[in-house]
Amino acid sequence: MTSTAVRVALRVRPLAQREQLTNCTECLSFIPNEPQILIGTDKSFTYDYVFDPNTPQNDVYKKAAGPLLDKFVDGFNATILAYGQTGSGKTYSMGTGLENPADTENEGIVPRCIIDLFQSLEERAQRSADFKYEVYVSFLELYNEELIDLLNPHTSHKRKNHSSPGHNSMSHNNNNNNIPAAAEVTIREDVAGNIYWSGVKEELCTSPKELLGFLEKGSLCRTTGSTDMNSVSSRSHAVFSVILKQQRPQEEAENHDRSSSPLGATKKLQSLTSKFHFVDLAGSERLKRTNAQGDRAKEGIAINAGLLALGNVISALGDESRRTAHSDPHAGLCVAC
Ligand SMILES: Nc1ncnc2c1ncn2[C@@H]1O[C@H](COP(=O)(O)OP(=O)(O)OP(=O)(O)O)[C@@H](O)[C@H]1O
Repeated sequence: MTSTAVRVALRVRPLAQREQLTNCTECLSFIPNEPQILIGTDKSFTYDYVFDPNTPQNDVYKKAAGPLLDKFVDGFNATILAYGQTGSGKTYSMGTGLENPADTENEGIVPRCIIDLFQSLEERAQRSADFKYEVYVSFLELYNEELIDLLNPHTSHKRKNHSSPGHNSMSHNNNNNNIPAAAEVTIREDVAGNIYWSGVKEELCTSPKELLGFLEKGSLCRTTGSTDMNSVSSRSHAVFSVILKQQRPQEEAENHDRSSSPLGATKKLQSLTSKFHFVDLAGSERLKRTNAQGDRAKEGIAINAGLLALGNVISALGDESRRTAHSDPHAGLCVAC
């Protein structure tokens, strides 16, 4: 793991057609081989990675997300957050937008991670008969301060009927009157200070195809709406979580940590659970610029409140003096678009 808990990648998207037609011009310049950008001539900003508008999806994945996947398979928790203004390319970068599933060249971070995850697990299973694994998935949406389980038709149905006029019409289903009440999704803290959620469906997946199917199913249920800045704007924060339960020989775990193994050691098995959270945040927005009114404006206020709280958490994680309270092995990356 690198020495910092949070790393930041900046990705700049190409100008959209609408921006080109209104004569918008690039105001950023890039310094070759340096993770730096310049605004105008005098203001420079440095990040852990910078990706210019010509950077292909695969490069973003390999450089920014690939190392986290390796850590995840080693048993560490990892999170990737996509943060940025509405319309800046968060959903595109994460690959949760289902633009064209056949267009593999343009697929984003999540589908690429899923494919490489299973490949890496298969390789480990072939190397050692003692290596066993199970992969689970959950998909949550935080919409207007309410948690919705996107893989549970009961909770997503309840929300659809009560509070989401901007809901993606593709997922609309009018014929669910007999669906029984579902468990509420809640976030709790245990006595040890660990945060966990309850009432969330975790589905077992045995192949990338199955896992991608859940990504597609949940993405179809996500709340989207049209604003002046993005015709298909995500109006919620979405958390796609992959949970890896593995049993592996202790020696292998020690080899990873210390690159050495005592000769003749008896094989002990170690059980580990790690989680990889992929978070596609709703866009930070100025209500004036998105021209949001009514429900869109209410959503915008909830979105900004959530992002403000998240900003406080990230500053706490980045502050060495406050980080000691968080002892979980955790690697994080924030892709700011
Ligand atoms: N790097 C890129 N290359 C090409 N097209 C891009 C890129 N990034 C984004 N786009 C396009 O820009 C548009 C807006 O992107 P996207 O929907 O991902 O934004 P967003 O940040 O998720 O917005 P919101 O917060 O409103 O949901 C989409 O049509 C997307 O295909």
